[in-house]
Amino acid sequence: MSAPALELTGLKKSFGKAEIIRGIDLSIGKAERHAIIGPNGAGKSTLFNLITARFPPTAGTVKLHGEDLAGLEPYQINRKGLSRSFQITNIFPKMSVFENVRCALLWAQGYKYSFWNLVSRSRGLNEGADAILEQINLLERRDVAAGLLSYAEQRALEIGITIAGGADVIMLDEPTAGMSHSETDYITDLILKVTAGKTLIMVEHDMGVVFGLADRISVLVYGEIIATNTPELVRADPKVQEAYLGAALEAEH
Ligand SMILES: Nc1ncnc2c1ncn2[C@@H]1O[C@H](COP(=O)(O)OP(=O)(O)OP(=O)(O)O)[C@@H](O)[C@H]1O
Repeated sequence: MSAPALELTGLKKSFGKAEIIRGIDLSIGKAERHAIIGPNGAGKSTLFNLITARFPPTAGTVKLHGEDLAGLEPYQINRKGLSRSFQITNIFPKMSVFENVRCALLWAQGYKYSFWNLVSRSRGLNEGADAILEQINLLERRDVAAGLLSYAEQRALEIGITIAGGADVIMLDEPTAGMSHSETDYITDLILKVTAGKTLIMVEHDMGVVFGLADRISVLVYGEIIATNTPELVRADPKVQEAYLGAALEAEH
């Protein structure tokens, strides 16, 4: 049997005396869509930062396709096929939409920015950028400065940048934060489309999005996973209801 896409074992993180991630074991299969939910301050962003090596763990291991990532830099992990977005939109606002995606492609291929002029003529790269713009429905906006896009379009561009390198494990941190209902539906459909056949790991507060997208959900409370299961079973779990979901679902109505 092949290794899971991502496997966390005994993962812990302390900041000073505060233990924020308190021993996480989690296995996420290839092409699974997995949502991580939980109250504010539960440690979801910290967990993302541990997986992508922005923070070193205090204990435990992170394996990508069976390979231990200990000691690797974030960019090295990125080149092994794990790519993440951030809560805050992370685009270059003065560059065009097209240049933002092309830049992400360049980065994924390991070029230096000083090679810019040389590679600007590279047809493959330009075609690759256009193909991504088409996937994220921004082809018609390709020459607009990214900072002039609407908020939802900027988040779509962020998703395009995240998938540009061809990673097969995609991590999205609150992709629908701050969106209206219609924008949320739009981005949810987009995520479904661009992550087809890939592994998706997503932190999200909108329960409509979580229950619409996820194959499985993990509930993180005070640095521990209290349940990992299908949406139906997580929803019905009294522990989850008590610790989080009751309040979260109520907040939506
Ligand atoms: N670099 C850091 N140094 C010290 N404490 C930190 C650091 N990063 C996070 N924390 C603490 O870790 C806890 C978990 O924060 P984290 O941002 O991971 O939670 P979260 O579940 O993502 O919350 P939210 O849903 O509000 O984004 C918080 O108490 C936070 O103050």
